[in-house]
Amino acid sequence: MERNNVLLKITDLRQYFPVGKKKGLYVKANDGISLNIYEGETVGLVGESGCGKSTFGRTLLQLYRQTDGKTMYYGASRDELAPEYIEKTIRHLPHGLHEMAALEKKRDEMQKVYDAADEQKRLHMHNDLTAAKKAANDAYLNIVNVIGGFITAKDLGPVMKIFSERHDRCCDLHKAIEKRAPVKLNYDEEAFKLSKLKAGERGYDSRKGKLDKLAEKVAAHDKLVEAARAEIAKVDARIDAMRAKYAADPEFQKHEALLDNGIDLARLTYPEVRTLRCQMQYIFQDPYSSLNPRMTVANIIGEGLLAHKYCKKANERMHEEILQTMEDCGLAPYFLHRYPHQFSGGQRQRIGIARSLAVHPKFVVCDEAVSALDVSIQSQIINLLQDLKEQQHLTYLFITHDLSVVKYISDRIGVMYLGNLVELADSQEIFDHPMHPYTEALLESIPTTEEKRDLAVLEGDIPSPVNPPKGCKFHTRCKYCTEICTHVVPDWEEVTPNHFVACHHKLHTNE
Ligand SMILES: Nc1ncnc2c1ncn2[C@@H]1O[C@H](COP(=O)(O)OP(=O)(O)OP(=O)(O)O)[C@@H](O)[C@H]1O
Repeated sequence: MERNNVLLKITDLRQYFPVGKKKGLYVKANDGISLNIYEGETVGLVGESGCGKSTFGRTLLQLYRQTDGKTMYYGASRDELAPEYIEKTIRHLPHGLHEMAALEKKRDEMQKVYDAADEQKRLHMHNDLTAAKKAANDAYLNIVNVIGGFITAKDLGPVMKIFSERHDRCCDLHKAIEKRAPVKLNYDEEAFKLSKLKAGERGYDSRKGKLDKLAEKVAAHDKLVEAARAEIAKVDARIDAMRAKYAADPEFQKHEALLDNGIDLARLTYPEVRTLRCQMQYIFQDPYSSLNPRMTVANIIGEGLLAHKYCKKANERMHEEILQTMEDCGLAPYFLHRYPHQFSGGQRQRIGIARSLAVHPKFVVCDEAVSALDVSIQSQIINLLQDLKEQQHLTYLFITHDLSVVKYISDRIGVMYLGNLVELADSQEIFDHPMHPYTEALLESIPTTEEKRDLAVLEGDIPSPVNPPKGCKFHTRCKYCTEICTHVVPDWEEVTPNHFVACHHKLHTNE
């Protein structure tokens, strides 16, 4: 498939959970995952239970705040959101640069000691040096993502002034969009009521008059939104003029290339995350426990519509919206007032899907969405998800421990082991040429007969994510393990185009 627009760019994502009260002891549920997710694709994520798949999905959606790494989201406009971290970065620019310089100094000094040290000491220093490099790089990226090449400016005053001005104009745009929303909602509600009347019918003319007035109000707000956009464009033209002065400077260009208009999800405030929440939804594994038993199907689906202000109140319009979503998800209209316990597993999962999709998301994490269901129902739900994806242009992260489930739905498959991605490639490629021994073992464990085989080919238990094995984390269970695997972490390499793997003994590389 063509991969044009990145929707999520995840770099070195880490999610550590503290263990008890002991200091420095963590479950490293995600231990440095990098992955780009493209608009319109389905990425399957597989691995045994406990390897950190759900944590990854939840962290992307900011249900957990990530311990470290970067998650850039490109599905919404940063200018329209006007996040607070932009303002903070600009306002504290001198301080930020000072801090960055201190971190770079520390890194360079450490590097010098490292270069002069013997093998033993280097081994000891390795982790600290990596951490120091990372801290300096993070501080740099946080600034350069926002102001690009202007990080090289001798005089920070004009840079801070113009970028602050730009941010203020973005805040104006954000407010204009927020003010327009309830007016447009009123208009939609009124338009719905009018659509139920025929021309000439009693009340038609007065409703029509009311709708026309609301249309004028919406148009006025549209103008304000456009005016706010135009103000940003004016500041951009001035920034471009400033930029032109540096056009020939290769140093400026180097930093400018890292300017990034994506939204840095981990730096958002909670209300900002909430604003984006409707765009990123989660379908839970267990349709039995993820639905509130005291709510009817109508309440379950309607809840999101009200929370994200798609509807003003539980009225006829909302009722129709819910019915439409139910129809899209293969639920009969007479289910509307029933409770979750009155449904089968497959139907409950359809309700879960309807709840998530009612708010028109862009990105959906399907976490073991079919694992609890019978095989025949599984394929129905997978087909439904596939159809909905095509109709609504969705992007999925499809999490499962069962490779055979993701084969048909995924464009690409990522294989996870103990908090890391160990292999990533196009779906067919993973099945035809698995390069990681763990992927090979997962493939061999797919049942070929009616009788389900367990992961018998994988010897031993999964090691503890609190104290994972050194070197390649898989080496304790790998039949190809040699000396190097026990102490050197394998690099994440692109072995053939779009086929990434981290292993010292890659399989099928000569075919
Ligand atoms: N909130 C949490 N607090 C502490 N530890 C957690 C938390 N969530 C997950 N973990 C731990 O992180 C590791 C990864 O768990 P996660 O649920 O992400 O794995 P998974 O691959 O999705 O497995 P499963 O398919 O069983 O859900 C596990 O060791 C788990 O015990």
